[in-house]
Amino acid sequence: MPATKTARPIALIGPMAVGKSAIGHQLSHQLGAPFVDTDVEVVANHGSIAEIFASRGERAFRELEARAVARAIEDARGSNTVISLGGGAVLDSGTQQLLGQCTVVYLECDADTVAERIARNSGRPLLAGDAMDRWKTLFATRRPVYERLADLVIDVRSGSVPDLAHRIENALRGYAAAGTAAVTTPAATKEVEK
Ligand SMILES: Nc1ncnc2c1ncn2[C@@H]1O[C@H](COP(=O)(O)OP(=O)(O)O)[C@@H](O)[C@H]1O
Ligand SMILES: O=C(O)C1=C[C@@H](OP(=O)(O)O)[C@@H](O)[C@H](O)C1
Ligand SMILES: [Mg+2]
Repeated sequence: MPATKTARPIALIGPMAVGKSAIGHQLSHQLGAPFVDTDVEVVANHGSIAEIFASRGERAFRELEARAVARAIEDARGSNTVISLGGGAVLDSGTQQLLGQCTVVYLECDADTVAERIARNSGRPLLAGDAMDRWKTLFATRRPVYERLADLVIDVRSGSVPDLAHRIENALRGYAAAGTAAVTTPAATKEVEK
């Protein structure tokens, strides 16, 4: 008897400014699936990330973030909901465990990919000061965690947001065909682009 395939949430992980939020949003449209950005959830419930860091510290932010991730994964059970995490969310051990219920897509890039994006957006408290230097340091320490948690690794160093979302969709279909994590959204009947 063939194994029953179950839809799983799709979690996007990777460093700051790699495109988790933008690509995740686009991917959810393509799949006809819901989208959750856990940073957006935290901000909606607790105010801006900069303010949380300033008034309550990073540790408090990580707790709020871990709760938002846990809720998103719980709500997404049995569906292909696309969940974009914040770059540091994977540091939480509970989150690492819960990601076992998801198809985890690691968006891989290098410093050149994000340099311009970081230069024009100073809203991330962990990049205060020399933003590029901070980004590189954080990426170096987090990279092994991203790699360990990933089911799929997608190189996003080139390509537009829609291009990359299509690339991820194709990779997800290949992954689903080879395993037990179904992609059961309306687009599932679409032929994989060659
Ligand atoms: N492949 C891409 N090409 C051009 N711009 C991109 C690409 N990916 C992301 N961006 C832009 O870079 C910025 C940061 O992307 P975002 O999705 O917020 O990253 P993350 O959520 O990983 O921090 C946004 O303005 C986004 O539109
Ligand atoms: O990497 C991090 O520690 C952070 C990444 C941010 O999300 P993005 O990765 O979506 O920018 C946001 O959660 C917060 O500023 C902290
Ligand atoms: Mg984001």
